[in-house]
Amino acid sequence: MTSYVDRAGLSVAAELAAFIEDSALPGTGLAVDAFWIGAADIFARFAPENAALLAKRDRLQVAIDEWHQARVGKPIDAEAYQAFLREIGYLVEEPEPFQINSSGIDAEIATLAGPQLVVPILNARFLLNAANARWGSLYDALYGTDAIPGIATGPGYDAARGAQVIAWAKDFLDKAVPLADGKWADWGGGTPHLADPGQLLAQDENRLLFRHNGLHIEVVIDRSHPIGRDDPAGIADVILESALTAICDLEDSIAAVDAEDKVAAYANWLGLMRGDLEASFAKGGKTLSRKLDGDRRYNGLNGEEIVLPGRSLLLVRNVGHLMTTPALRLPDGREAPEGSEAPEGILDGIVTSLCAMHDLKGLGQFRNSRAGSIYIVKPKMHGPEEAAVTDRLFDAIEDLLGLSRHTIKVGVMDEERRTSANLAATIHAVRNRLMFINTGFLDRTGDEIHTSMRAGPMVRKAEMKASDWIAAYEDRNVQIGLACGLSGRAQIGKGMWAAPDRMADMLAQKIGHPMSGANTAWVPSPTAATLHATHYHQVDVFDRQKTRAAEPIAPLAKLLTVPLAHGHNWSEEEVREELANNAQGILGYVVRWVDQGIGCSKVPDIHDVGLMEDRATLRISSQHIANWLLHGIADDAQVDEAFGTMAAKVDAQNAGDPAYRPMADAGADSLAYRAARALVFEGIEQPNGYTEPLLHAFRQRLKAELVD
Ligand SMILES: CC(=O)SCCNC(=O)CCNC(=O)[C@H](O)C(C)(C)COP(=O)(O)OP(=O)(O)OC[C@H]1O[C@@H](n2cnc3c(N)ncnc32)[C@H](O)[C@@H]1OP(=O)(O)O
Ligand SMILES: O=CC(=O)O
Ligand SMILES: [Mg+2]
Repeated sequence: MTSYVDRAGLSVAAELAAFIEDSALPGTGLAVDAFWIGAADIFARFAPENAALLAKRDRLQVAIDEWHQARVGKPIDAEAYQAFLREIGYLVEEPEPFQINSSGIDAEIATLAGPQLVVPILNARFLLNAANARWGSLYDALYGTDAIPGIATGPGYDAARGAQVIAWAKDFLDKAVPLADGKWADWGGGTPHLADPGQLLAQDENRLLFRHNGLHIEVVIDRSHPIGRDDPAGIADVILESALTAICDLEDSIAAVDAEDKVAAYANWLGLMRGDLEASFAKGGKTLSRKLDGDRRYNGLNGEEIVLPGRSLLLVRNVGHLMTTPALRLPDGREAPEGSEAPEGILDGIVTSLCAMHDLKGLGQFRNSRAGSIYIVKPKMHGPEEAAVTDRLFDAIEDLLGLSRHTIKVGVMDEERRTSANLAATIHAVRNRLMFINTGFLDRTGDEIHTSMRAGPMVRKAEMKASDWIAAYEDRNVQIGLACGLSGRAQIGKGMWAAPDRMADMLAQKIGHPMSGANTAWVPSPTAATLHATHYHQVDVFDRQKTRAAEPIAPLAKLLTVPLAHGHNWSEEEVREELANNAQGILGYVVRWVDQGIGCSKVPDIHDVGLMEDRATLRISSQHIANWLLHGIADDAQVDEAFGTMAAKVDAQNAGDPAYRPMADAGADSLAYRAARALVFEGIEQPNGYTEPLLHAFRQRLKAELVD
């Protein structure tokens, strides 16, 4: 049972109060009492506003449901549909042309182009790895993945694989930092004569440092190293500047359902902001420990020392407006009875900003933001009104913490349909603090299904990516972002590569992101970051942005096209396969979430491809089955059969995990299995198709049972 303490009328979980008072506030110059009085004032002002935003989402959804229900079976009249969306306030007026006005944004976001890594904040081992993923070994990334054909065979170093890797990496150098004459493969050492001598920034007997498209490349020379020994120039590795930025995620990749979880998450963020986070873990029979890497220092050719950041610039993703948390309960209010849980997004905003003050004040060993900003990624906002509330909330947090206006920057996830459809107005609402827009296409796909749930059956999940709406969504995000002046000031970002083991496919496909004019795109791991970094050497993003800025903006009508499966006649086998694939993903993810509190997992699909699953991918799979159930493509029995068969399969996949609780024979005794079913069978009633209300409820029950 959580015990609560009173702070300025708020009931604060004792462990949260202790964290704030003993760890987060000391050093910031803020007094405990003043902090709680200010925080209570923020909750009093913003909790009702937050509730009103959610009520509006529900009203709009009811209206949209009724509109479609009144026209079941008829083609959607695009003009009438758009007029209706305007009438109900789903579509709002476009602002007059404008340019964003954010300032004090670090170069990694404003003027450089490179990968963005996302990492679950509750996993300190991964978190530190992500922060250190600013630099990554290209040799390692190529050797240990399918990036180039073949695989390494062991034990020990596979020289044939190594030769492939070295050839690939030197070919990469030929393109990124070409020699004036000849190829890197033939280079025998000394000072390289580059086609562009200005690319060489530093050289000593162990390292060469180059810069290309703003990104650094370090060539490691070590003739005593097993690889360098056999290399004509002694090259032992090629280190790429990789994850320029990393998002520490409090949202869809974690399971944080109570004060204990929230405090663990906040403590990890504070540890990063103070630079003293450490993790110990067992790997390969040894206990390893990990901490943050220092900066990298080189003796520049011009005689000056070059100091390059050793760590990714860290951003933090708060939760959105939907969820509440039992970590803090509110006093009696007009909309909410006494003891109501506080809106979690407000708590995240206050606490993550407070923790970041340790960085702003230079209290730790490292600097995160050299420009003196706090970077909060705000997910799942629905349109300009919701963004405007976030903007005012951040004003209020700045006032509480004594920060100058717009110290807190916001990254807007363009991942709900109402945001995409009103993107310019949404950007306008946060124009003074915007640091990115990003196409979170996974949530966006879930919202696409849920919003038009009643319009008819949707295309199969794999076909979504080829739909008109998604092409318009990706195009408009870049085009509108450029029209609003983001180039050189803020990021235009693209979505996650959700197949962490498919690096060859990623190398082939994800170059499309910089080509589209996006100056960053999400990757799931440090290895993927290093490989994706090579794309930013192949494409000059800022040049691409100039081209794309001249394009007309893709039409709103195309964005609003609903991905209905017109004239579908799927065979029984196709329906079975679709259900099985979705059910496998749902169960494989939910069982670890509910039973073990793991919020992001690699789960095999029915073709045995390991896919990154998080709450957004769960939203798609659960809403997709719910849609097919609603429209009679499948019935309850077929869905239950898919769940039953797949539970056995997921049990087998997890047989090696001692903490795993099998589902197939447990049936209703497995809370995870029940959660998975509920996500589908109660999917239509879930607000905007979100998965967190049910996930939280089931995880809380499981935690309560563990205590009993
Ligand atoms: C729609 C959205 O919102 S997307 C955003 C949310 N998604 C994410 O944040 C994805 C983050 N990625 C992950 O959590 C993981 O990569 C997973 C779950 C997909 C796969 O995890 P695993 O199966 O454990 O990965 P795998 O075994 O291949 O690799 C583990 C190693 O890679 C590292 N690693 C993997 N992912 C990350 C990451 N995101 N950040 C830092 N390090 C990572 C681990 O530290 C570990 O190395 P170590 O042993 O030296 O510590
Ligand atoms: O948050 C990212 C997404 O795709 O959803
Ligand atoms: Mg998302």
